[in-house]
Amino acid sequence: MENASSSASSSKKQPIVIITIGMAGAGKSTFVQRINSYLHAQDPPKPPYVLNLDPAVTHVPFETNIDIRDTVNYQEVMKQYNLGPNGGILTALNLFTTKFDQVLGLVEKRSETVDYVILDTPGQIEIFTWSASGAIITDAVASSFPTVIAYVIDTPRSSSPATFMSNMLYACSILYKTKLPFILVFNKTDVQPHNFALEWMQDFEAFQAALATHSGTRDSEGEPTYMNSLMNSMSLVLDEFYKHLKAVGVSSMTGDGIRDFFAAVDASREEYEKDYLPELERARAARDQSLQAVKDDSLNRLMKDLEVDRAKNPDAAKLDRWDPAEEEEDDDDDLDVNLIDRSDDAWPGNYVDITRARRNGEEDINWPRPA
Ligand SMILES: Nc1nc2c(ncn2[C@@H]2O[C@H](COP(=O)(O)OP(=O)(O)OP(=O)(O)O)[C@@H](O)[C@H]2O)c(=O)[nH]1
Repeated sequence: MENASSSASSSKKQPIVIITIGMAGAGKSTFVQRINSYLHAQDPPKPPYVLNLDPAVTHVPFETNIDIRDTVNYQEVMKQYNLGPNGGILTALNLFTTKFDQVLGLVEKRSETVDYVILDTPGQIEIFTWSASGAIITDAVASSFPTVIAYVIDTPRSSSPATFMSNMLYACSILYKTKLPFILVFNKTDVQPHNFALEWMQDFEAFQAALATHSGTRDSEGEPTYMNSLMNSMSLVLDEFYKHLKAVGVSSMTGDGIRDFFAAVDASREEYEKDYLPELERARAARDQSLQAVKDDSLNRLMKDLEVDRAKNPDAAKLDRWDPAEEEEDDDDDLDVNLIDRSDDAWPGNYVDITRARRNGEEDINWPRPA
């Protein structure tokens, strides 16, 4: 991933990567389909590069360039490792992550021609947000390209203060974990406009007033319940968090608000370059420095040990020579996990908005046991 990672700081044209995350049913896939078709409908069209990272999805309502299901058969993984659905999804994602440097290579090749790269993540949000693979993929992408998180929220289901609060706390945890530019996407505004959410975010007294009038927030003696007090305090904490976010309301069904979403994405590119990139470069330089120090130290110790060894066994030292012929041997022990870039299938510009059936062609793959 070295090549790709060093490119984030270079001045050549780079697409911005949109990582879509959201609770199951929030409308991620419909949202990705909508932003995909919005970009196709631009004049001139701006087809994005689309990656599906959900191995268990039965169909995706958009054409993908790279689909994890082409690489890993999640049902086969479940069978071979005797796993349940969540373990199967996680293991499939782990296997795919081992090849993610190749994915980045493919995206890099498209840098000049593509403006947006879209990642659709597994429906079980925690599989991506709290797994090592999710973190590796996010870090690898973010250190290679300007990246933004689009956190898709089911607005009608967040209209009670308690569900709104828990959704915001989850968003907060992802923001602090990734530290990436973050857009709250209030989806399904055709069913419920998101004004209440904006009001609650801008004015915590409005949130507290809503909380006070909501049923179940007072006990039998009319005193605020523990949950009520907790949410009251949390709303003050979250006030700081809201300052770091952009919030847009969209309807993935009607297309309403998608233009605002892209305005927020474009603004996030600046934020990435101003805030995230310098921090990333600082962290990278510090890591390289400490790695180099460790390497130098180990090398010094090794050389000292060798000198002592050679002094003790001069005959053995004569045999201990590097043989360049050994270099010729193929030491490629990579897993047999192949990526398919579907960019040349019905692409570019030939956008087909269809529901694709699941592919099941990899039944014979013999998956190695994960470490
Ligand atoms: N009314 C309305 N319904 C929507 C909208 N976006 C998505 N939906 C519906 O919400 C449901 C869930 O949408 P999906 O796109 O499958 O949600 P998802 O987050 O990808 O779901 P998972 O695959 O479980 O992760 C579907 O029935 C969609 O038709 C919207 O903007 N308005």
